[in-house]
Amino acid sequence: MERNNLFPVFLKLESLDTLIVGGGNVGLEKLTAILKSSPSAKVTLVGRTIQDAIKDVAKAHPTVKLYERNFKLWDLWDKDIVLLATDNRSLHEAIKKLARTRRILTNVADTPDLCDFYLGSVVTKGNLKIGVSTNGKSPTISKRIREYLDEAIPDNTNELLDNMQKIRDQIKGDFGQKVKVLNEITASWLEEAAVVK
Ligand SMILES: C[C@@]1(CC(=O)O)c2cc3[nH]c(cc4nc(cc5[nH]c(cc(n2)[C@H]1CCC(=O)O)[C@@](C)(CC(=O)O)[C@@H]5CCC(=O)O)C(CC(=O)O)=C4CCC(=O)O)c(CCC(=O)O)c3CC(=O)O
Ligand SMILES: NC(=O)C1=CN([C@@H]2O[C@H](COP(=O)(O)OP(=O)(O)OC[C@H]3O[C@@H](n4cnc5c(N)ncnc54)[C@H](O)[C@@H]3O)[C@@H](O)[C@H]2O)C=CC1
Repeated sequence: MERNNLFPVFLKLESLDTLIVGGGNVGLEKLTAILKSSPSAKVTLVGRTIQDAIKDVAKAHPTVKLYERNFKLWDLWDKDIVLLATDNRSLHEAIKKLARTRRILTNVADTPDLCDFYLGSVVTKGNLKIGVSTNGKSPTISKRIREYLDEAIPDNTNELLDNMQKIRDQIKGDFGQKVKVLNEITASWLEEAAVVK
């Protein structure tokens, strides 16, 4: 069977610098996806033209900076992550090459072959976050799996996490003992969650 070899990570976008190039529909989609998970993400968006909807989003998020002009080489200089969302494929190819030489991770809209990483569908219940990827096979199925998990996971899951954190902080003993206790008290969690549902 084919498998998904992507390595998932959860980025702290408040302390990284993200660049989006393109101020149209796709630029808005990428910006919205980022802010939904990370409302204080530091994002710079550069677009020759920038949609009003993007300007409205920026007004509500002080960490988002907009520059209504063409992309310039130096836009890359202080960035960690780049998302390309213009309607110009050759521009995307050129920026991707430049970003690569600077080791900046890049997502290129509509061009999985040029992407260093993909966005995923995201389920959030308080501190719990689940990222979904189909390896680019079907974003629509990612969305459906998000909807399914969103329904299936109880809304009070964050209380469980809070309780576990308290217990985790209180348990004394060596690391091995701590792991044993935490495993024991959560052993029946799956069955209980199924009953509650
Ligand atoms: C590879 C990837 C790269 C990346 O964008 O990072 C990619 C690529 C492409 N998307 C396309 C189309 C659509 N994308 C969506 C939706 C989402 N796309 C997202 C991620 C990804 N999309 C990455 C792989 C994710 C994975 O591994 O599963 C989600 C999960 C996250 C997000 O974008 O925030 C978000 C759902 C969020 C949610 O609701 O949970 C819908 C459905 C809809 O909008 O309802 C459609 C239309 C229906 C369809 O095509 O399925 C096209 C064709 C464009 C064309 O036809 O021209 C390409 C290019 C290609 O495949 O060649
Ligand atoms: N809108 C959608 O949902 C979908 C879009 N696509 C494709 O994705 C691409 C982008 O789509 P949209 O965002 O809808 O297009 P759009 O035309 O709304 O936006 C393109 C943006 O790129 C900017 N731009 C162009 N050259 C630039 C440069 N040199 N520097 C800075 N900004 C520059 C434009 O000013 C504009 O803000 C297109 O190729 C489209 O065919 C594909 C599938 C769905």
